[in-house]
Amino acid sequence: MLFVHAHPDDESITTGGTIARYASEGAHVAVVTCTLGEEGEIIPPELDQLGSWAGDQLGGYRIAELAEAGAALGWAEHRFLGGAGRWRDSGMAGTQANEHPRAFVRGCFDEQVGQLLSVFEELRPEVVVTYDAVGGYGHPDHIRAHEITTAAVRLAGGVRRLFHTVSSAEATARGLADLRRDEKVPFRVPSDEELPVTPDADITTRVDIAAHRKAKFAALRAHRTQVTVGPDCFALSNGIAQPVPHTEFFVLVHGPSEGAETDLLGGLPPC
Ligand SMILES: CC(=O)N[C@H]1[C@@H](O[C@@H]2[C@H](O)[C@H](O)[C@@H](O)[C@H](O)[C@H]2O)O[C@H](CO)[C@@H](O)[C@@H]1O
Ligand SMILES: [Zn+2]
Repeated sequence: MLFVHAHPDDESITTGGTIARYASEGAHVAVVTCTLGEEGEIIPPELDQLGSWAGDQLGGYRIAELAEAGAALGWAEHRFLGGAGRWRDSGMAGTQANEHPRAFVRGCFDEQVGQLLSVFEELRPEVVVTYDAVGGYGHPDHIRAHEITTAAVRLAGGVRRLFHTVSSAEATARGLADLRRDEKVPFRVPSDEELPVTPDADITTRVDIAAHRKAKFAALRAHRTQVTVGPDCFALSNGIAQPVPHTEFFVLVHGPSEGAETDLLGGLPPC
């Protein structure tokens, strides 16, 4: 199984429970991260000078955060697309960082697809997971990760299923309602409409990760420059509470659907 993500933290935020579950069940799980997250904001004030506005050392620091998260989730392999530092975090849409000469979104599309195909040839994934066409919430690096992964799966031929990681509208609304009742939540709890979600009618696959939430929270804590963990929730540097459902949600976009209702590998005959 191969998870293709844009920044160090995305793998834990969107698919951390699924990675931990399949790794614990003996699947060979690998993660590709396309950038080092150099343009991220920084939560702990004592680390502020690592930022791109100062020492520009955040990318290197996030490599260590990612390694810690990987140890918590138990993946077998990790690769940076094109090698660590090849593609730079492009920053949020419309920021100056989009123009950086190494910005991921400015990179040669065919070169990036070729680099991902090299990982496919090395690891030969049966199942690939990435973002949907809007990158979950519109980040340009997420959209580019979706685009190169879609192209690579089409060209590679050997991938049996491709899924998009999504957030369930119903699970998010239930989770936010629970957080509104918890006075210990140290973050602003958003309205249901503020978080990007997918209608549950569009979701094809629901992976139970209840037994792996502890590992997911450990991985979220590892990304300390980007994530603060609260009681049964977390927040990014924007201080907006996000629930952590006991399920992670996916939309199957390539491959046989039979058996995929609760298992990314379900119903796939042995190779
Ligand atoms: C989860 C994710 O994709 N994080 C990205 C994102 O970070 C957000 C960004 O800094 C935004 O301005 C903040 O309000 C928000 O709280 C952050 O999560 O974009 C960063 C820059 O491209 C990236 O490094 C980070 O991994
Ligand atoms: Zn991201």
